[in-house]
Amino acid sequence: MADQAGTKPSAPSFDYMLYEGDPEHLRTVVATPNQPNPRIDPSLLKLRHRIGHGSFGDVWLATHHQTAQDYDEYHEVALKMLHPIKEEDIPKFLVKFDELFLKLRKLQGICWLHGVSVVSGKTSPQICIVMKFYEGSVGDRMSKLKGGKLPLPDVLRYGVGLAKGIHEVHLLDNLVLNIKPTNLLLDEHDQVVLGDFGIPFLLLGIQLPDPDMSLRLGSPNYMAPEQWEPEVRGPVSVETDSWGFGCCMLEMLTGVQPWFGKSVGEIYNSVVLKHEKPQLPSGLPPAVENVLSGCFEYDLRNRPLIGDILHAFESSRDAVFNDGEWIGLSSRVSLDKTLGSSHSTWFLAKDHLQVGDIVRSRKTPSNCKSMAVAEGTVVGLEKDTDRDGFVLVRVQGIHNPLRVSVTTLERVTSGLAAGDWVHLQDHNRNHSSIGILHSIDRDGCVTVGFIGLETLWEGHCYQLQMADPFSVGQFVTLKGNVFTPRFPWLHKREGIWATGKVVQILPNGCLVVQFPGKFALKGDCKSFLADPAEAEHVSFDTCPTLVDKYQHVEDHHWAVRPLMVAFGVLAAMKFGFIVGHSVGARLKKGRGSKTHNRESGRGNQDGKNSAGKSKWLPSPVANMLSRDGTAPPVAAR
Ligand SMILES: Nc1ncnc2c1ncn2[C@@H]1O[C@H](COP(=O)(O)OP(=O)(O)OP(=O)(O)O)[C@@H](O)[C@H]1O
Repeated sequence: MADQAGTKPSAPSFDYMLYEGDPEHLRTVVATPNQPNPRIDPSLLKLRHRIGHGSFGDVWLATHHQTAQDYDEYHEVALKMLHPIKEEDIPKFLVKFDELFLKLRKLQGICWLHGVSVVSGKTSPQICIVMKFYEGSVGDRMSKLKGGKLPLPDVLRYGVGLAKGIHEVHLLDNLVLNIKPTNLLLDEHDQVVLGDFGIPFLLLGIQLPDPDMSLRLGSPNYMAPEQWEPEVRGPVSVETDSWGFGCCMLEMLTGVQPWFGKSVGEIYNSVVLKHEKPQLPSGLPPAVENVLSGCFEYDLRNRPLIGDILHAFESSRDAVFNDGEWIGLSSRVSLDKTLGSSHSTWFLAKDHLQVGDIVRSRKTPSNCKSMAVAEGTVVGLEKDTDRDGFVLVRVQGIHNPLRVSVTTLERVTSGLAAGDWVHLQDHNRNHSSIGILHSIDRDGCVTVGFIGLETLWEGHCYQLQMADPFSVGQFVTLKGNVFTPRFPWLHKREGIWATGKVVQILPNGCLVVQFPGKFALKGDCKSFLADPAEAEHVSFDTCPTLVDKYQHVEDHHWAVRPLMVAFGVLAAMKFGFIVGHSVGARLKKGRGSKTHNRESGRGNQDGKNSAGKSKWLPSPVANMLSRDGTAPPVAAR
């Protein structure tokens, strides 16, 4: 679309002025003859009209003027003008962009990038990403169709293209985080290219002007649970894009945007707090249905990787269709959570065992006490160690190797396995010191999720130690030496932290806690968060005194205390009644044998045994009464 003309462009006539500050960063990038310079002089850009307005900025149709030796070129470009960020943050963004620029230009599935520019906006300088102008997007195509949904073969074809594009971005250690039909641009061959190569990811760590935007990184309808508050509920990782992919496919299949008609707050409630998932349509090829339902797993570790998605879409794309409808057998596929544990098959498929690996039985609620394989070495692979494979494990003390399903084993490297709780000695104060190990390579390189970090921490296993694990159902409180906790927490009484029950553990180790010991109105079951580094486990064994043990009973249910009070009052009343009655009877006894006989005849009904002792009273008190015939002072009262 390059226009060639011999004339110089006229002065820009749009809302935005050229950035005259000529900041340091614009001068630091010098293009070498073979390497194109990512920076575009803003005077070479001319805005024509605005195409659209998105969460991260506006997209303009613009002209990019390039001067060659003997002629000038005018390229029609799309210019994404990001919302203003602080001037001092602009170089940070540009450095990240520069690192990616040349690599992104080599990718097939990403829109062609011309470069980046900084223009003077109305209030402050604004970053503009200059890219090739495409004629339309998948979103545009959908909006022109009746019902807004695409035929299944097209969805599968676009799905393959999108998965390839995301995969390419992931290979550059970048995340897209903003996958939606309007960002899937279509080239002249009707192939999908990603219009957003990961702008939210480049903005990570940069303070955004709108405080709401800093909490979430993406477009609300397409955002995974961890994307809303990555420092608290994160980390964002490659599987975060699997959720966005799932949302996008769902919209193409149904013509309806996920969570359509809901406000941002309502989407947050549904996705983050209530763990709701968008509904999948029926009649999909089984592999596609299986992979898409996996995309909506709450815990990102249980979601498929983009490679798994690509595999499912590619295999189904070539399947048999009749008028665009899948004609395979029943497509109901259950996303099996194996072993009754919280791990999906996608989780288990992320590690492949090899001969020589040290393994142990995977921890599940049912086998944490007696494990089949405490520790052993893989000595043989029975077949492909994919999901249903078996391996031969040599365990010390057992003569023959055991034949064990790979799904029940976890690989141990330097004493650590994915999912372990770990403690980082030298940690940045901004993040917790205790987190959850997400992966460990055979060479000891690890990734860990910590509260306070938006992405996975990367390091080496020698920096980590095993930490005491927390589990769902445990009771926890804050440590006594914590005065200003990371998250708000309830007090039991002045200076004493309340005890709550862990109802969920987030992938970064953040504990989601409820307080069954505190009365809450129906539907008002509020959850609190706790940093595992500030929390400690509470159980009857850890309660030192009898009073503490009783108080821990109260932590189990708010009704315990009123019941105990009611029971105490009733017991005291009964006690008073019996004692009073007994004293009265003894006084009457002295008045005559006739009366005495009548009274003693009713004795058993009043809770006394034949010896005249109260069944309700502890024997020393009853003995006291029977010996001297008077009630002790407390009973008399
Ligand atoms: N390179 C491009 N060529 C042609 N159209 C584009 C290009 N990039 C974006 N668009 C279109 O511009 C419109 C606005 O895009 P923009 O990305 O700002 O909005 P969005 O996708 O709704 O939100 P977000 O800012 O979250 O990406 C969309 O319809 C999109 O398809």
